[in-house]
Amino acid sequence: MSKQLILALSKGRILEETLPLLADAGIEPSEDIDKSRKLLFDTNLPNVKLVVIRATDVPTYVQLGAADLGVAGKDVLMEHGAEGLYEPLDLRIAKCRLMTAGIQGAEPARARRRVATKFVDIARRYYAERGIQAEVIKLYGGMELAPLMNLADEIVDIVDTGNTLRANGMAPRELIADISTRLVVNKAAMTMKHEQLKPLIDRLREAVMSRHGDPTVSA
Ligand SMILES: Nc1ncnc2c1ncn2[C@@H]1O[C@H](COP(=O)(O)OP(=O)(O)OP(=O)(O)O)[C@@H](O)[C@H]1O
Ligand SMILES: O=P(O)(O)OC[C@H]1O[C@H](OP(=O)(O)OP(=O)(O)O)[C@H](O)[C@@H]1O
Repeated sequence: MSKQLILALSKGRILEETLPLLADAGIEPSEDIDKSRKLLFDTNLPNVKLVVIRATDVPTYVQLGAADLGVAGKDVLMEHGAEGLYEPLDLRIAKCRLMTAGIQGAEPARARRRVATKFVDIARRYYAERGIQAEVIKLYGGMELAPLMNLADEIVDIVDTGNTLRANGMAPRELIADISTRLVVNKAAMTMKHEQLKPLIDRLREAVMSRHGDPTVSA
């Protein structure tokens, strides 16, 4: 019997963009994920099941082998760490930037900076590498409010259009990383289930290439 594969999908924004990409790759959930309260779904492929979980939980599921592969934002992967994970494919969806930002027109604090973010490890590394003293304050959302309320001098957050920053009188400062959504694979599964995983990864790679072209081939 063919070995089962579990693919962990990030709920929310990423899921909206992942489902059409999976469809392009010939992978369809057997019921409407948006209309269901279920978290585990069969697909049209008899050996592939989907789990739909919080974006921040995807690396944990894949790292510990509860899922064989997963779809997660590079921001989440950078924060979680890459131990036990291969990252074979950039799915080129949910593109955005991870940036520092502060109140429009204000200079970054010279002495110790108070930084609000949900990406605490990324922020600590970022400021430490630059020799900037930073007190990192963990928040779970609405980071743009923190400088306005005097909770922080600066934030580290996702920026796409910049509308959220502008709407709150803030401006981007430094780019930390360009972000997109990645396919990650459990390292042990890559060996133990290679025969099942390879065709699935190839299908997804072809779907990404047919949308964007192959950057290694085109000029
Ligand atoms: N404005 C944006 N534009 C494009 N991609 C984004 C944007 N905001 C977030 N992302 C990407 O989508 C991922 C998931 O974002 P989403 O807003 O759905 O979840 P979240 O609110 O961060 O997660 P949770 O609800 O689990 O806390 C992020 O990790 C990032 O990779
Ligand atoms: O530059 P923009 O296009 O305005 O996008 C950036 C916003 O998008 C994300 O928030 P999201 O909408 O996911 O809400 P959240 O704060 O609940 O994560 C992010 O945290 C920013 O607040």
